[in-house]
Amino acid sequence: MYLKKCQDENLDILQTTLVRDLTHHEVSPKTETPLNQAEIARYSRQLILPEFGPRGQRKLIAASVLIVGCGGLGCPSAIYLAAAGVGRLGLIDYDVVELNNLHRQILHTEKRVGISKAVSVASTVKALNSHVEVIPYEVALTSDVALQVISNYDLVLDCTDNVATRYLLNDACVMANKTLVSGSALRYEGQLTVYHYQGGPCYRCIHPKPPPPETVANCSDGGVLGVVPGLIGCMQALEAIKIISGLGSPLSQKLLLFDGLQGSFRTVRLRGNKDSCEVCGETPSIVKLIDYEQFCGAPATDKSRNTTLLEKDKRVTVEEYKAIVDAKSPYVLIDVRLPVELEICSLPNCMNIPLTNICKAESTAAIKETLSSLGTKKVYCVCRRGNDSQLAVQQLQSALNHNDYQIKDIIGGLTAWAHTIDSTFPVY
Ligand SMILES: Nc1ncnc2c1ncn2[C@@H]1O[C@H](COP(=O)(O)OP(=O)(O)OP(=O)(O)O)[C@@H](O)[C@H]1O
Ligand SMILES: [Zn+2]
Repeated sequence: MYLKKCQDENLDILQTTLVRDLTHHEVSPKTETPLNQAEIARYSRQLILPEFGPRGQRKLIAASVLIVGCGGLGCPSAIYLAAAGVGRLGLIDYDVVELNNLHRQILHTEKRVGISKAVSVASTVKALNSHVEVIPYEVALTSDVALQVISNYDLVLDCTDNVATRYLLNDACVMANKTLVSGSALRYEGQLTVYHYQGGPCYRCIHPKPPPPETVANCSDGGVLGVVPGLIGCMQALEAIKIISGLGSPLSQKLLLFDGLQGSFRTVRLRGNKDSCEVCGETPSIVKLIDYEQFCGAPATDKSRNTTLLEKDKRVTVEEYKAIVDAKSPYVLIDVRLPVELEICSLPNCMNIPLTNICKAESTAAIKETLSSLGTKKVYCVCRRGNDSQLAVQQLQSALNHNDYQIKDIIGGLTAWAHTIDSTFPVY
């Protein structure tokens, strides 16, 4: 597959090359080859570290690392591994760069919005260290291809953002006997650990069952301060370098917890490898990759999806809501987002009652009072994308406990309003 055309001159390095197919495999064991003059000059500051030295550098140059996910964790991991001189880097991501990625996915650029993330990271990495062989894969890692891809690399970094891919990567790494360096970051906090390292536990040993999908938060809904995945991604690169070069003690059977607000790092001990683990135990029941979306009850993406909970007559489209606004007849608009989100943008004349408070006595009392002062029984609920507003309608129907009220949600929320009615309205 040829790369997409892009105005960015940095991508020229890759414009003429092919994005390799999934079976690409080149093994060049260079651990015994002495470092050349250029390598000695380039890596001199780490070569003089007694524990690392030329031996560690030769191991890095001979090694291959697969980075799955070229986002907030994948960017810092990739650039530090390339800078340190890892011989071959595989970069997998099916997604394209978006403007809202740039606060943390720092290897992409404004000009590359809309371009493959894997290609973008490959380009930046290659510009820093042209000696590193860089292989971008513009695909999703799925059960069909995971073992094939992973088998071409010595070590794997999980820089993704969803539970289904975490289980897939774990199982594939156990089956292919590869160590997995796993990172995660959300809001102001991050976590880091190493799975399946020299008999240590795998992800399933610690988490045999996936969490209920509704309990899993993501950056798109929960937010993340960019520097937090930056730190965790750098530390994934550090773990990778330690494992490859035999330095120090990797975070196997240990979980590092970073609290950005406190500025604190803590390491907790994890349980060891579990004999009864379904994938790495003594008699594994999972011997080939399964359907991980089905297993987790959630898609292998953290992109929010719209669900339909309400009957059609309990909903209005943004066009219908616009007509209601223009008609100037009384109604109450309740914005059920968090107050901080209303600071970003909001529709005029709304009451802000976050979804978590919607059933509280003071909330329902305030709604009833406003309805009666306006002389109306019409309530519209709105949120960012149209999921929470439906939950709000359901909860208000029973909390207000009054058949006379007409409570409806606005389909697609403020995002649909921005796309369909008011193109100047911010989307976040
Ligand atoms: N199975 C997979 N195969 C390939 N790439 C994946 C897979 N699962 C997730 N990813 C990629 O991992 C990256 C994770 O990046 P990050 O957590 O920073 O979030 P994002 O999806 O880019 O942004 P946001 O959550 O804000 O929309 C994403 O680029 C995503 O496309
Ligand atoms: Zn296990």
